[in-house]
Amino acid sequence: MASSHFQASAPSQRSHHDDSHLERSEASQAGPARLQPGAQLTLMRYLQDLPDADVPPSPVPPRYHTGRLPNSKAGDGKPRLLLMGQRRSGKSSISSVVFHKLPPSETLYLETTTRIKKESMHSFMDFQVWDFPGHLDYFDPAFDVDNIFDEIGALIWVIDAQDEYLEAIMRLNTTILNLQHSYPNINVEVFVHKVDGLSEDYKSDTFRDIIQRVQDELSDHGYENAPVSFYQTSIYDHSIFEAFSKVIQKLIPQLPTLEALLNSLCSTCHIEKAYLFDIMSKIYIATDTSPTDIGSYEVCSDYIDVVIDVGEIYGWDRPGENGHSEKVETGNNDAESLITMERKGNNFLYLREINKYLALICLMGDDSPSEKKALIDYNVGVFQDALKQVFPRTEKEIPPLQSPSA
Ligand SMILES: Nc1nc2c(ncn2[C@@H]2O[C@H](COP(=O)(O)OP(=O)(O)OP(=O)(O)O)[C@@H](O)[C@H]2O)c(=O)[nH]1
Repeated sequence: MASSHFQASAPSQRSHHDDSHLERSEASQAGPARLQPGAQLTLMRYLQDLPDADVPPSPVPPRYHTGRLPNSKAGDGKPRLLLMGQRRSGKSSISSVVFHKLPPSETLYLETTTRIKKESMHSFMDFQVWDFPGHLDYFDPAFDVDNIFDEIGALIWVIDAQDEYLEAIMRLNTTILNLQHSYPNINVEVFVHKVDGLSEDYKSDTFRDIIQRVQDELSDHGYENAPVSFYQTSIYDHSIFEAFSKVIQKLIPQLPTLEALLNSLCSTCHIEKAYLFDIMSKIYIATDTSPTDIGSYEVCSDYIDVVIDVGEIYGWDRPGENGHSEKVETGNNDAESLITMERKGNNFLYLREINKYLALICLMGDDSPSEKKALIDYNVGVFQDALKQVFPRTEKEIPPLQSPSA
């Protein structure tokens, strides 16, 4: 498995779980009155403030999943993913490959980032990615620290595993310790990056060593339960997308609901594994709770590429009802559905476009979906309806199109 996830310790799971309940109940008290008609809400803000999605009990313990942005000020602004780390560790490459579909080999020609690069991403949820120059000292008094760390969704710290990493760890620890004072709930996601060039043994030794060093330093300072997760990543395989998926999932309040819906779909239709993908970024926003392996993610992710390619040739922009929003998703109304089945390796695949942004991909194992197509179609339709209740958007709440700002 190219990407793995590590949690600092069990007690922290508990405390964050409690937090999530607390935050959810705050959200439900807020009620729909917060959503003014016609207000320009982004889907993400809608997700954060949504009061009425049911949260069924889940057998899977939450992994630092707070369901709200750690520093959210009631959703005024898009969540930020901050990409930080040493020079040449691969921050701009990650952002370009995941969000701009740059072929990995072309990252060789990327220039060093000299100033903070801010980009807005518009997809099933809206968020910003801030790419920081490697040399920047964020805690220099000249910087407005609050402006940087307010409302962040996650701090992604990139460490080049092929390079000397002690200084990177030192800076990471300093950053975490500095943040613990003012922003103790920030999710820190450590990408042990460029693992493609390492042998299996060296890769796992390096990974373990980095985790150990960070943990030791934090516990020396009395922070046993800091919300820090670790992933092994590379832009040359699917691991970077998988890691981003897990980072993003922590920011989706309805994750337990989505997982429960996918679980029920899987058991009804004998589906081996189901993923709900954000089509453009190839990030999966939810999957059922059966064990995930990178292989099944890879197959589904490759299939998304096929859909994007075909969509570019034969796709069409769904017209908005107001006539001027060619590219605006018209709520969760019935989307153009694309149903395809294919035998790839030993698995049958079933794909259905749920709306403009999301696609459901199921690995059917050896069961051919064509034999029970009607059953699957029906149940996926039920799933699609349920999703409308989870994300009940209306036309009025759709934000206007904005061009990415640099
Ligand atoms: N082998 C390998 N090389 C990578 C990977 N990701 C990035 N690189 C290479 O690392 C080099 C530096 O990448 P950048 O994205 O420019 O690094 P950066 O962190 O943005 O650097 P600064 O802008 O100076 O802060 C480039 O030559 C990339 O091709 C990876 O996963 N594997």
